[in-house]
Amino acid sequence: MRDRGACFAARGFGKARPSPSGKRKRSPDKKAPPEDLSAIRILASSKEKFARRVAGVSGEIARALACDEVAVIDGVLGLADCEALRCEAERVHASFVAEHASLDFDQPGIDRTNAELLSPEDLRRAPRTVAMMLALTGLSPRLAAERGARLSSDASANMLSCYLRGGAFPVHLDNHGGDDRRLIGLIYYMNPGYVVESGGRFVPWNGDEPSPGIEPRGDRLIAFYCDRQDHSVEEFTPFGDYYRYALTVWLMDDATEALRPDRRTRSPTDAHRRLRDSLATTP
Ligand SMILES: O=C(O)CCC(=O)C(=O)O
Ligand SMILES: [Fe+2]
Repeated sequence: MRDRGACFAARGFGKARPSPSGKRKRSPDKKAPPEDLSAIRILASSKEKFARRVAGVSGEIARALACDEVAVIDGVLGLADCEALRCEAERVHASFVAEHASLDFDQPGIDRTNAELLSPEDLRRAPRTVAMMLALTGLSPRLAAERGARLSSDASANMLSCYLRGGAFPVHLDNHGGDDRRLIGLIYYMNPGYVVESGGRFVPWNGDEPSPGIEPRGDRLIAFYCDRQDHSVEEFTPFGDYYRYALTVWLMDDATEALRPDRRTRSPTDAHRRLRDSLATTP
């Protein structure tokens, strides 16, 4: 099994504490940049690099979307960057677990996924993830041409998800209708150690028929019209605690009205629960 400790050990975050004497103590890492500055540096350099790589595959995405197919692109950033993104996702997940100590993460069930929308604070704990989110959002102008729509450059519709043992997502359409402006879903998978036995494939549906599933392999990007393409996630069975991580960015129609505040929820978890409850009450 992979050694996850390396990811956590590489974190290096934390505030300097004053010495008990009140005097400023010389510490060996005195020259280390403040954490915000180092996060900004990582963000800036990663953003440029990721934007170049993502732009390089935009034609391939556009061609698949033009045929109303799910685009599947491998080797988007390279293994090293995919691994670094995974480390960040594991850190975000670890703090999510710590903040939700009352949740029982070992109980199997339909809602065994948790997800976080990235917020400005995540710049500090996940600068590469923010960079990738911005790089994917940067596809808006290129993909808007294909869709015949104006897409927003608003980067607020994003999600970092983690599927644990038994995690799954029944068939659904991401766009809920009403004032939901999401048109294109982009999902970048951060699972370089993925094994096929784990399942957890993304399954596009054609009417009532499932199409072959797409494995959530590391450094794979998929794209689809999220207001038209029904899809599900089949049950995930991790190898050890090698969970399934994905970064989702939704490109939205460029409407001028503000987003509803209640859009910023931990949506898949809530959606699963609602769906499960409604299934349970259906005779
Ligand atoms: O992670 C995936 O492969 C898809 C998840 C999904 O369908 C969703 O969050 O809406
Ligand atoms: Fe979805």
